[in-house]
Amino acid sequence: MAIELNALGKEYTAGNWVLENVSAHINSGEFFAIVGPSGCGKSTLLRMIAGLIPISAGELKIDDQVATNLPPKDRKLTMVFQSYALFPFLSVSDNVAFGLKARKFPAAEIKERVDRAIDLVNLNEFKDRKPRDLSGGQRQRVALARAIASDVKICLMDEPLSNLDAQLRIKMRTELRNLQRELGLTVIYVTHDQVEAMTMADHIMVLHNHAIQQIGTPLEIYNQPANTFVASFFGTPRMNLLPARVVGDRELLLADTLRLAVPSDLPVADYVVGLRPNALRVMRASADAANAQVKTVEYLGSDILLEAQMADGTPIELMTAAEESYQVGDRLTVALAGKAYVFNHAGQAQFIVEGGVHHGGNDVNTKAAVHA
Ligand SMILES: Nc1ncnc2c1ncn2[C@@H]1O[C@H](COP(=O)(O)OP(=O)(O)OP(=O)(O)O)[C@@H](O)[C@H]1O
Repeated sequence: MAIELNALGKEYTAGNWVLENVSAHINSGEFFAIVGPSGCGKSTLLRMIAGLIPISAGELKIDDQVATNLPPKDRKLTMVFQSYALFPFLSVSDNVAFGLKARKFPAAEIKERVDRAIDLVNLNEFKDRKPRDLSGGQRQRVALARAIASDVKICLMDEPLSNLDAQLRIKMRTELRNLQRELGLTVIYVTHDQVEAMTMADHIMVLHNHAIQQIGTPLEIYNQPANTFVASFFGTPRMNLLPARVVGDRELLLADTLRLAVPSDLPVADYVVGLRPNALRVMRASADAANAQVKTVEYLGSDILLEAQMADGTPIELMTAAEESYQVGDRLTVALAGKAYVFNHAGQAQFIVEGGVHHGGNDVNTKAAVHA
């Protein structure tokens, strides 16, 4: 049950393309997350795949069959919404059975499927309750059971956990993922939450500015972001993006303060260098040796998050072990101590510098030069 998106596009009103040229291959049995900020078109894409809104351009294939104009009921998929969409006057069992009854499955088969689905989501003791007598997490599980009970292998989910409190959301992530694996479901999962996508998905599609920014595994997205948008969207705390310019033969000067060795063939231009807070070392410094100053201090338990300002005024976030106390106004020396992601001035990944070795970021520009 693979799904193929070939240059899909959507215009709600003539000439206003909400999505353009969206192509992807979603493997059978995989958990595929669509992630991006509010309004980037995540739900639009999911609804086009479901057949709830027409596709304006491109072609959709489900299980090798062209499905671009197929009515929703013929697309062999189910959908779980953020709002659960349960019938308030029906019991849990009847909610789960509803679709099967509508499709005139034999009574014995309905019972078997409903019992199994309810068992899988651990709702046995709540079978006869009405949705209003359930917690948010339990309602979400009813919606899930309904998708499981149907015989289709593709499940589309639109922010299904966003109404749950933080603790339950984390628990449900694992439960959902386990169920998906156990049942061999192909899941397309929409979320604006980068952590949810990172922890659950086999592959992630990042949407922004009407288009795909990157598709990759969570590790690829985190370790080889294709551009500054993806780089700063994933990771907590966020990656710092510092303005940089070429100085001398083989050096970039970051925020007019830090020096980074680079390949000698780097064209003279403006760049942006991305540094995750854990790729920077922080030391307390005397006023004349300092290159940054603390603006805010946030204790995170074992770590301290410092918001600081580089000597040229560029803001920067730093992490340090909570062994030393810091105060607003403290002077610091900040030094490079990890991966540096070099982007061109348009924000496209150029290469990564790590321990003096440069390597390509995402095929964009592979400079496998070893710095002498
Ligand atoms: N029926 C519609 N007619 C016109 N424009 C629409 C319609 N539905 C959505 N849009 C616009 O399309 C864009 C994408 O909306 P969509 O709901 O797909 O975004 P989203 O990424 O799911 O956002 P969110 O995370 O806030 O739910 C938005 O700019 C929205 O205003």
